[in-house]
Amino acid sequence: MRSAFGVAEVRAAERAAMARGPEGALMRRAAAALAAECARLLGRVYGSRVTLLVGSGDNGGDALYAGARLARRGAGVTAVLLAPDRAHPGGLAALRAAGGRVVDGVDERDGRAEDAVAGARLVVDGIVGIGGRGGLRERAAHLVAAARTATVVAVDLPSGVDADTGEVRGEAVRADVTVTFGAYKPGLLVDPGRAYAGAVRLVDIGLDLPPERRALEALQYADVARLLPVPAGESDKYRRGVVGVVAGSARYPGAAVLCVAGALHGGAGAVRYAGPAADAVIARFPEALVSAGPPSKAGRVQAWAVGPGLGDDEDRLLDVLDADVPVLIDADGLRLADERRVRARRAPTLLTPHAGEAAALLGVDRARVESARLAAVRELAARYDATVLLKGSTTLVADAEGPVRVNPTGTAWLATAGSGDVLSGLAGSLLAAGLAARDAGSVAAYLHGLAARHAADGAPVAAQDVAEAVPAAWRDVRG
Ligand SMILES: NC(=O)C1=CN([C@@H]2O[C@H](COP(=O)(O)OP(=O)(O)OC[C@H]3O[C@@H](n4cnc5c(N)ncnc54)[C@H](O)[C@@H]3O)[C@@H](O)[C@H]2O)[C@@H](O)CC1
Ligand SMILES: Nc1ncnc2c1ncn2[C@@H]1O[C@H](COP(=O)(O)OP(=O)(O)O)[C@@H](O)[C@H]1O
Ligand SMILES: [K+]
Repeated sequence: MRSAFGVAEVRAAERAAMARGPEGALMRRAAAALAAECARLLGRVYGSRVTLLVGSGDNGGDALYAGARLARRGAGVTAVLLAPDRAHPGGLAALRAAGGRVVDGVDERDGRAEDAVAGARLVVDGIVGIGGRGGLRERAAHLVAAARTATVVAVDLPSGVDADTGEVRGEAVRADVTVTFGAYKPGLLVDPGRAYAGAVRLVDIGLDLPPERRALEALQYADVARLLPVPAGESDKYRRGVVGVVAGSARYPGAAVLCVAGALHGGAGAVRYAGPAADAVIARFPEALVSAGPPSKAGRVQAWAVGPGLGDDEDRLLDVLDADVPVLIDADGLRLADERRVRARRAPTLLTPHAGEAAALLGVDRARVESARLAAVRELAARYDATVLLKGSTTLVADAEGPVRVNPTGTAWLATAGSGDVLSGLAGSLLAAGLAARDAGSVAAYLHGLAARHAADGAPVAAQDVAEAVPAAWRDVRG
């Protein structure tokens, strides 16, 4: 499991580490690792031009000390100071002693700061780190924009990205690589911040972060492999779990077919379909058990997935919500589900909105959800007292409390009609197989993302292709 920690936890761990070790040790370690990464990116350090953008705090200090190391190895290093009176004194002295050049970044008259950035092969963003508030200020944004061809390395996190949330208010640095210290910060794993961070390299500087204080976690192969439901000797189709699918309508039979396609690959032993698209489902999937009547008359299931292509069929939704088994609600089901009715359920509920649906449930606009995904998913989970899987460029899974899961797989090729229906079936199937809502949602998102990468392989995919590639994703994880 990969974990990310918020600023308050990182600061507490820093204080404890500083009390244990000699003065300046943390910053020395941070700067050494940063310089090593810069050297790796440069290939040949001697003679290469490196420009440091240096703000007023310790983030700038890291950049200055790393710059001093590169200067000692023969790089031509220039520090551009964005707060000349407050730049880290020790770092500045070290850079000067190593032969680095210093220019005033605030002084706009002679264009020296712009030239230093434009002429660099590598630009190091030490403007702000975890102490940053809001987006880049105007002068900083202007200088950052002057780096047209340079490789950009962000120190700890790209300046302008909120470390705790990944929100970007205004301009931020777009890094090729981010060297982050002590722990991943949530903002490096959640869009939009994640998209600014480039490749993230975590450096151990000796911080001790208690796992139970993590703000975010991401499943990795081994975690998913452990959670996958695998049949044992005594298994039969009922013991493996039966998932019920309530999706599609006479008008949208395709949603039913795609949801069943996902469900057939999720690990349940059987898939029941109940609704008006029964003929379309059985024509495509003879292995499905279909009926056209209400869900409660369809036979026993261990979980329901309800909503894709449901239209306005509230009766079928209510029928499912009355069942005392886990229920996944997606798409039209989300629009029709009453908040109090969901809160009152005793069995687990998993909601799977995309940003537009989440926005409608929260009464805000879509852009607001996309710019602050963590806040949105937490708010929904608390309001509905349910598990919420928020889909999109970063898929998040939240319970009413505890760390949020972020899905590390996936690809923008998934943004194709019907792929969400496949995800619903897949997650419903995992619920029926006995996974907790949080695990079912995050394992489904993981497999779905991997399946899409398999299916896409650099070309557009259709939702059916994603469903068909789910077995390959299982094999990846189990292999
Ligand atoms: N404290 C420690 O022990 C360590 C800290 N490290 C570094 O220190 C950083 C945190 O240092 P600081 O707490 O000094 O904070 P930062 O250097 O992140 O920034 C704080 C300073 O930036 C200013 N500022 C805030 N928002 C701004 C904005 N939008 N535009 C311009 N200026 C803005 C503030 O007024 C303050 O002076 C970490 O991100 C990391 O890079 C590392 O050296 C590892 C050890
Ligand atoms: N930009 C993106 N990057 C990665 N995944 C995405 C992106 N956009 C959408 N997705 C994924 O594609 C799927 C689309 O689901 P959804 O929006 O419900 O579509 P539909 O209703 O057409 O099935 C979700 O799994 C979502 O996480
Ligand atoms: K930075």
